[in-house]
Amino acid sequence: MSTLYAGYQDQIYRSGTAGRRPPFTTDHSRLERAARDVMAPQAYGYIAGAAGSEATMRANRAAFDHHGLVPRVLRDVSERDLSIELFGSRLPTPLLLAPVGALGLAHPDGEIAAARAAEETGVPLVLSTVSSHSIEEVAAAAPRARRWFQLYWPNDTELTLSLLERAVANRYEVLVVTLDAFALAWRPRDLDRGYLPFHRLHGLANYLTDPAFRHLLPKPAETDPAGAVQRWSELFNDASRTWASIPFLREHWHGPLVLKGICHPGDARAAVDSGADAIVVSNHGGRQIDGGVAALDALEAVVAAVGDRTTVLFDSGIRTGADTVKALALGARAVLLGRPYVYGLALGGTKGVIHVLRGLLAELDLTLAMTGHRTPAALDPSVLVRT
Ligand SMILES: Cc1cc2nc3c(=O)[nH]c(=O)nc-3n(C[C@H](O)[C@H](O)[C@H](O)COP(=O)(O)O)c2cc1C
Ligand SMILES: O=C(O)C(=O)c1ccccc1
Repeated sequence: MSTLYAGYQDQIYRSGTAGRRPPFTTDHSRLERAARDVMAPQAYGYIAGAAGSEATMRANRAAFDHHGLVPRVLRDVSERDLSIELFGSRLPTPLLLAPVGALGLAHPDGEIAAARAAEETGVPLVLSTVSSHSIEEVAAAAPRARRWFQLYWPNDTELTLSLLERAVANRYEVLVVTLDAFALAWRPRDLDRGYLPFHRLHGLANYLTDPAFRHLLPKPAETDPAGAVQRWSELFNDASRTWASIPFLREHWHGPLVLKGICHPGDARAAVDSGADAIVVSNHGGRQIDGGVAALDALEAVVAAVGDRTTVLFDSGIRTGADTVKALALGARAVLLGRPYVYGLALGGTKGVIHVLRGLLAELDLTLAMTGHRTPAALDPSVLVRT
């Protein structure tokens, strides 16, 4: 078996024979522990932590364990193609880098390092609104990376339009509007440290460089950083919005529009009716509601409701290639990788992210083959047994 993606395995074994180990661990739980050991405790707590007792985050993982993949044999899977069709173009793999705020907490190069890994692998980066490096800096550092922009929709029209203009001007192809974080959740790991990165000016690059935001400040951010943080927290989001608000974005964004953070079939129907081109089934990695439904379980209900009317993407709990196969089999077109790439970033910058992506894609390629498939599109729920 030799396709591009499974080739990473072969490369690791060949290097091993020559006396070299892989640059970082290939196991996701060891990766998390290794990252913890190199990160500041408050940064690790913010990234690894979740809402409340963190039951939702655990449920996300448990749901993958409750779905078993059934191996198939003798089906000629010698030639495989991981590419998928999305919004009329092809992506090399069914994987994206999820929007994660303040990547500067994990590595000084933050989103720039992640974008360079995106450039190297062809895996699109979804840049968070609350990034450590600005829309422009990321585009300039990785001009050939496929870039999407994630919007936390501010409660100010000028600022919203300015962010959208900047995303267009810097060739971000797709807009992902995150709907499930209109309130900051109860997160004990951060609360116990009194630590929110944004209050320490991490993750505000897009605001501090934005003319509309600066116009809304009583004093320049340089002389009054606390005032800038205060204004940011007032403008950050708007809990009064409804489905009737979405057409505004549809009107002002001319590319594909994706709504992220949907778990209820009724919300999925509303998203399709509002004009979205795709949705992301996600519970924000368990960071918003405690005691919540596992995202993978929500995926099944959402696909049943709207799978024939829209494109469904998925995140929350993806750690391995096998997890990815399960989500694709349940109807996701592609998955967004969250915490694991941030751990790779913490350990080795661009190289660390590339390692995590190549490892996951190699295992995805192998799992696809061993379940008897040559392409992601060939997967369906019959590959799974609920255990
Ligand atoms: C540290 C951290 C910051 C995040 N920041 C954002 C963000 O700025 N915008 C957003 O839409 N989602 C954000 N998310 C959620 C991710 O996009 C994604 O939904 C989540 O990480 C998936 O869960 P997983 O990492 O456990 O797989 C963040 C997640 C983490 C872990
Ligand atoms: O931490 C998060 O998950 C997140 O997306 C966020 C972003 C800005 C403010 C608060 C939370």
